[in-house]
Amino acid sequence: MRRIHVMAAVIRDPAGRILIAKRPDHAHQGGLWEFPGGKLEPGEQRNVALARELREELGITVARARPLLDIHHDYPDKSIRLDVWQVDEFEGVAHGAEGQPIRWVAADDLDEYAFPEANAPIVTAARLPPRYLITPDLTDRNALFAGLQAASENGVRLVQLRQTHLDPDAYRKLADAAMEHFGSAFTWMLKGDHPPPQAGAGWHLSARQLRQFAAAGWRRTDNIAWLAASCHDEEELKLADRVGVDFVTLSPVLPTQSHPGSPSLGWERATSLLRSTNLPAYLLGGLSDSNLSQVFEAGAQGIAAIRALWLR
Ligand SMILES: Nc1nc2c([nH]c(=O)n2[C@@H]2O[C@H](COP(=O)(O)OP(=O)(O)OP(=O)(O)O)[C@@H](O)[C@H]2O)c(=O)[nH]1
Ligand SMILES: [Mg+2]
Repeated sequence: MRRIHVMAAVIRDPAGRILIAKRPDHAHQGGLWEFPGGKLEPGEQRNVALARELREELGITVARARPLLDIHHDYPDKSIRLDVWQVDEFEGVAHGAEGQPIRWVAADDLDEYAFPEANAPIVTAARLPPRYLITPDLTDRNALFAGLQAASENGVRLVQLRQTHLDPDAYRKLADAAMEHFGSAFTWMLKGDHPPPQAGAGWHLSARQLRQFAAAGWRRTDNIAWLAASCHDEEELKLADRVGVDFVTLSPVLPTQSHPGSPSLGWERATSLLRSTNLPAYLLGGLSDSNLSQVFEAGAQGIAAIRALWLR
């Protein structure tokens, strides 16, 4: 089956709400909510097609947009590439120019709406920020909290509390204290052999855990707020999908100070691995904010980093 290239937009208003529209009952996947967009025409540039569709369907003019997520999905009757872009600025007032109902929805409320099957990772990507901070090992709690404070002021919203020097009990106490101290400033991803006991916390699996859990036939359960896994190759990306993670890190893209001398993927391999998965993925390894536009172009959610996102 020929794969149809579809442009779709996660459009944000200044309050951070996202625009969804209802597909007509008679259309493919009719009656479900969608992210506005439509098919790329032959020879058309992706950004041009996106702008055209949003002008036709909503009467708005795109002012700033960038790739968010690239999905390849096979419906029984149709194969699509859903090329999802985030629109951060636009001109005009959005309205259902084709008579379709539209709604502005808080990102965290998107899961209350019924979308086509291909859209599940888009709802996740829309809720995730472009930067994922992994904490350096620090024995001094004040230094750790000061660094987290600085990261928060710098706009970091997603944090993996990685403190490899702590035993499970000390780690749990530190996580409790950090979550209490920073409240909802961060979404927390915690490490460990079991789902975190802290309400609302996510769980970040190592590649070794991912392989073990997948081999045991384990699948994520609803009581885990966010599930992520560290991946390094195509096989691990497949296992991550199989256990039901929300997102992954893919590493190492470039050589890093924390793993000197170990082989890195390079941009080309990283880009082709990203193409093989529908999961939102943070590229990790030697990357900083200055790489963000290249990272989006490669099809990733953003960057994960220790050093580059730690300001002290
Ligand atoms: N626009 C859009 N299409 C989606 C989404 N999710 C999803 O599976 N699709 C599928 O992608 C394909 C593109 O749909 P479309 O109907 O918007 O294309 P279009 O605007 O060019 O419409 P037309 O050909 O009817 O004029 C459809 O098969 C649709 O089911 C989504 O969130 N937004
Ligand atoms: Mg459309």
